[in-house]
Amino acid sequence: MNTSIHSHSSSRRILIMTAVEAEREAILRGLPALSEDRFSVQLAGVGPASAAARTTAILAKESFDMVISAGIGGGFAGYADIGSIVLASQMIAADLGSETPEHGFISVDELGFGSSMIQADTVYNGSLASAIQQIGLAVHIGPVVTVSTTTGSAESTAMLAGRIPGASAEGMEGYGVALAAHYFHLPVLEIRAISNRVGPRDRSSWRIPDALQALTKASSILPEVL
Ligand SMILES: O=C(O)c1cccc(C(=O)CC[C@H]2O[C@@H](n3cnc4c(=O)[nH]cnc43)[C@H](O)[C@@H]2O)c1
Repeated sequence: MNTSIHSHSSSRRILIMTAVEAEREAILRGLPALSEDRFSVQLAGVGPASAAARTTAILAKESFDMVISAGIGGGFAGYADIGSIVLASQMIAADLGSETPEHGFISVDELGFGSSMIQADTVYNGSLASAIQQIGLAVHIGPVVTVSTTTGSAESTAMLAGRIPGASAEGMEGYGVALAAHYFHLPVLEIRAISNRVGPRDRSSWRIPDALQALTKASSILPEVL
């Protein structure tokens, strides 16, 4: 893919939201010094509600051209290995709906209460994926689910993967950040560096330093692509 379709001397201002400080620092380590005035990296807090509220508060005060939700995340088997990068094709609020005894989970879309899905910007996703691949990181574009409770059993993992074909990664902020961007009519992306496998919870198997390192590396190419 041709990354030169986007100017390398862009003046686009980009807001990057991370859940926690370690993720924020990983991104700041990767961003070249000269890009400081174009990129603002701020804390969203953990979970979609905090992410939506804090992103909205920032966008109401300051003008940006694009919003990115970024951080570590869980990877679905067969789609995203630990240390790789997932770019969201869609940010999906996977637990926004109703559980029913007859039909299991019913999304807000099926209930007629709006949409649980926000599209990421496809053009920038393509350019970013090419650039990330070129610096030696494995990268995959696919649906990223946002949950308020991390998935922690084989049963719920299988259920989620069944409900959302191609689900590639899981995080807790993407949909919240995306919803805020959507209300401000701004393009949005989600970048997840994979720290763990989505499945039965085993915190000792999380490879947070590897994921943060991948996040730093991926951040280094953001200014030239965006
Ligand atoms: O303990 C640390 O050093 C540390 C450093 C950086 C980040 C963390 C977090 O715990 C970040 C929480 C953040 O991570 C996302 N996440 C990661 N894996 C999953 C998952 O399997 N399912 C859902 N979310 C996941 C999530 O966005 C959290 O907000 C710790």
